Amino acid sequence: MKILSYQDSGYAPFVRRLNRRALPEPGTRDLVSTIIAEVATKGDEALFTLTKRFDGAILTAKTLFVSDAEFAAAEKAVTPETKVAVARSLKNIHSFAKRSLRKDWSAKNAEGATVGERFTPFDRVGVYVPGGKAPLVSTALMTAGFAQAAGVPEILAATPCGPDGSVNPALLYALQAAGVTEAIKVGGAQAIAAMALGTRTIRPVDRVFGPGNSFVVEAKRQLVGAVSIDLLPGPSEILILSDKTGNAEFIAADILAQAEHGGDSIVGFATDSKALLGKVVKAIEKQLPTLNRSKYIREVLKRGTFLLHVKSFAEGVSICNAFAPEHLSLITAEEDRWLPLIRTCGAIYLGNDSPVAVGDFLAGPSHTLPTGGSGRSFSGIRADQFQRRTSIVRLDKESVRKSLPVVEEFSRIEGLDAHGRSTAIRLEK
Ligand SMILES: NC(=O)c1ccc[n+]([C@@H]2O[C@H](COP(=O)([O-])OP(=O)(O)OC[C@H]3O[C@@H](n4cnc5c(N)ncnc54)[C@H](O)[C@@H]3O)[C@@H](O)[C@H]2O)c1
Ligand SMILES: [Zn+2]
Repeated sequence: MKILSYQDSGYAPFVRRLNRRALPEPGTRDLVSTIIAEVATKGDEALFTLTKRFDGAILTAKTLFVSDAEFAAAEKAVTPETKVAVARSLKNIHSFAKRSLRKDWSAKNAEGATVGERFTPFDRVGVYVPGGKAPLVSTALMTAGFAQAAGVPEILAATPCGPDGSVNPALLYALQAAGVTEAIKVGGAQAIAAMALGTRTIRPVDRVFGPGNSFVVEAKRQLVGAVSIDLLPGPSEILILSDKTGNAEFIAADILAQAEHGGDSIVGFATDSKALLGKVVKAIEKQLPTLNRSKYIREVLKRGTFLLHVKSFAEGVSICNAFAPEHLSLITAEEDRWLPLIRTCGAIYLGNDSPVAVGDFLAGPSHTLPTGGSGRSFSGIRADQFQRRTSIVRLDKESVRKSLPVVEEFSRIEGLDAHGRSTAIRLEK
């Protein structure tokens, strides 16, 4: 863990580096563009070769898609408790999603023309569900569950298989529960390319959703144009910003829970209370040995964790806005004062009693959130991202007459006289 106080000499340069821009590593960028080119030219064959190389599994045309029999077996294999957990999470996701779905509307403009918007679900979307380090059952719900709420008729899922070619049954069950209509057992950049470009056996989708490791995120970035995407949700992050009212045991537990994601996860803690910082360090040391994934956790604590003693809470807020964390946990006695000043986070968890884990699994908003600083320009998955928007315009003689002078003026400025004519002709006898 990197522990720094505002009085230390390394503090200022460290804090400056927290003001990030989400840009790919050149090595990742080049590897991903090679992978995309392979899938574009060799299709299914490329998927088989890359899956063998990166996941150690042998796939064939027969085993590329999850079969009906595999889905049925998964449904039998999962426990009633798993089914209840999936159902309870989906219930919250659907009611949250319904509130952000866009509804058709129409109104009159200043000239009396009818203008409006129409929203229809995408015909076919792709959702990526990571599976490298853990079977992210909740991510199946936090992506496909929103597509389901929006009424998307075709949902193609992609998730990596294990070396034996199998996918975790609870994950398969969740995919089904969230309305997935087809699933391929492919992970990484190659899965994104397959969904975006299509192959002989895989029909391409209109938009690609879902989180993943740096290869997955970079593939989404490179394939914009062939498809649209939701956001760039990469390795998970948290920043905990607390004044002296923070509970050290709870904060330590959230730090460890975040570190448990492993890999390139980032954990930050900033406080203006030196006493709290000390207590949190002690609590981490006390809690860590009791956890199962301590190997992953130690890695993240060593490489991706920083604990800051900031000069003031205001400085903590400005660090937070610059860092744009995926998750912010905000603990302060003056919430009304500070909350409105925080603008760039994917999701904000308020107070001592709001564990991020509840948001990960069932609170309702999607846990698929922007990372790596991309929260400045992207927000998390929402149901309305699964809707295509079309605008509608209808005029009558009266609104044509009122619009004509403005059309004629623009036609003159832009040198497009046929435009003016096409409008004036409506008023001729
Ligand atoms: N931001 C969010 O909302 C959010 C939500 C859930 C998960 N996540 C993140 O998703 C990530 C999941 O990562 P993961 O690795 O466990 O699963 P993953 O499914 O994203 O990646 C595994 C795949 O990557 C490919 N791969 C592995 N090593 C490679 C290499 N050296 N070169 C090219 N391709 C390679 C393999 O094909 C493999 O199937 C985690 O970082 C997690 O934090 C983020
Ligand atoms: Zn988490």
